[in-house]
Amino acid sequence: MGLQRDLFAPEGQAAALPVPGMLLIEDAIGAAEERALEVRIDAAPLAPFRFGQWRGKRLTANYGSAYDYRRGRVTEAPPLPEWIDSLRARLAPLADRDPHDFGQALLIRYDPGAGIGWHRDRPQYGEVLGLSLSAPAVLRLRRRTEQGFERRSVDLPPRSLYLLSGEARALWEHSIAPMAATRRSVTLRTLR
Ligand SMILES: O=C(O)CCC(=O)C(=O)O
Ligand SMILES: [Fe+2]
Repeated sequence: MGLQRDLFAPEGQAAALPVPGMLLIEDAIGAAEERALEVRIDAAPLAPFRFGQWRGKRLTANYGSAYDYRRGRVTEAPPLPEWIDSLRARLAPLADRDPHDFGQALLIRYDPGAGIGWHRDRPQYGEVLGLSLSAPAVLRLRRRTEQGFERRSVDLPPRSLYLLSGEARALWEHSIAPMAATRRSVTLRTLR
């Protein structure tokens, strides 16, 4: 992870990471706000992520728009609550983005043993802005090459914000290994 360390910007500033199009902003929010967000997330109508008959261990709630895996299309979801709207208004400018472009919000709680497998986000969504809370995690990235997979790992400390745009969004898959401690995340996405 030495490469990543060297590329870190001063606190609160965006650092470009080894995967083009990925930014990491450490300490995007403070510890008190993190605790308040944890309470909000735990109070949200979280339900196990479902893919047909398969139930994931992670708990999720969608706002603004959701993806219906059975029908294979974007569906309606409740509007963004006020607290997510104001969070979005604070986070997007840190990544030099317009808050109103991020029409979708996804809350996730990963209890111990839960993670997320290799994937690229649905093509109906554009850029991805993720706030990582509660426990350190490692975002793994990979992309297929002629010789096999090219791989990267990025540390996501609690309270860090990451952006997946460009190549990091379009060409690379990402995953998070099953967590040892509970992690929460807020993912904001633009709608294509
Ligand atoms: O929890 C995260 O930060 C990532 C979630 C994710 O990759 C997804 O829901 O597509
Ligand atoms: Fe994703």
